[in-house]
Amino acid sequence: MTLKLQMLGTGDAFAKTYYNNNALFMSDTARLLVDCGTTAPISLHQLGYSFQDLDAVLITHIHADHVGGLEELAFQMRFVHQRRPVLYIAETLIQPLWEHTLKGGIFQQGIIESINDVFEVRPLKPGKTIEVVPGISVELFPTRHIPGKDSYSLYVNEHIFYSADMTFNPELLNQLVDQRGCSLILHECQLQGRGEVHTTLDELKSLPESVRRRMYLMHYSDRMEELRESAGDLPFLRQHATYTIMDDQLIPEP
Ligand SMILES: O=c1ccn([C@@H]2O[C@@H]3COP(=O)(O)O[C@H]3[C@H]2O)c(=O)[nH]1
Ligand SMILES: [Zn+2]
Ligand SMILES: [Zn+2]
Repeated sequence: MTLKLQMLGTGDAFAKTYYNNNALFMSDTARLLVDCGTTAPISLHQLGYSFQDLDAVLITHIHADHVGGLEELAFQMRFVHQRRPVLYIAETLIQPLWEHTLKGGIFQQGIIESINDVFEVRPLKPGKTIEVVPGISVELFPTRHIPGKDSYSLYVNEHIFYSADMTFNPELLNQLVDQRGCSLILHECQLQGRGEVHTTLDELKSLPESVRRRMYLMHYSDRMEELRESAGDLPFLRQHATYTIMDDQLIPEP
């Protein structure tokens, strides 16, 4: 089984050169979208995908760069493609996603009154590995981002750590590499300033070489090109490139 990755975007919340940090994981037979931000619809369109090409969507946390495209996804799937998309989400996020983000736009009395009217919701719990689509399994890890707001990073196919937006957690990264056989780390990265709600480049550079050499950077600012030398040997994921995932390496398609 081959696993591929194509980032719909690799930008931070305010990036304009780069779209929202949303990831398409592709097995031989299925596509999983991780996060569906405001720019996901235009990015999918530019890549030649329709919403109905997705087998499931998984949400890490509730910020617009991660959920802002869900209203269009819900409406297109209902009114154009006539089916409910599968939505994987931590059980603690279901009610806030509907009540605080989606209901204002999607609610229609007597027609769409609950999140279940537009999505086939599949709740996730941390600590349990689930095959979410054929060939792609996910385990949730609660990771700190904004005080009082839940956010969940992912462990994909029992060897890829995919960070949600999160503050620096070296213990988790070291533990995954040393004890869980983690071979690849796709990590959000704040290139400048203090990492109050994100992980800074300097923090990631402080990790041991055994962890650093498995790491690729994502969720970065529009200043990436001018700041890329400061990342040293840490590579940046490129939006829209398709990578084949080979154990601890990403092989870009020509
Ligand atoms: O306490 C806070 C809350 C938010 N923010 C900014 O708002 C953005 C929301 O999306 P994000 O999580 O990708 O990134 C966040 C930051 O850029 C912040 O700097 N400090
Ligand atoms: Zn974000
Ligand atoms: Zn966030």
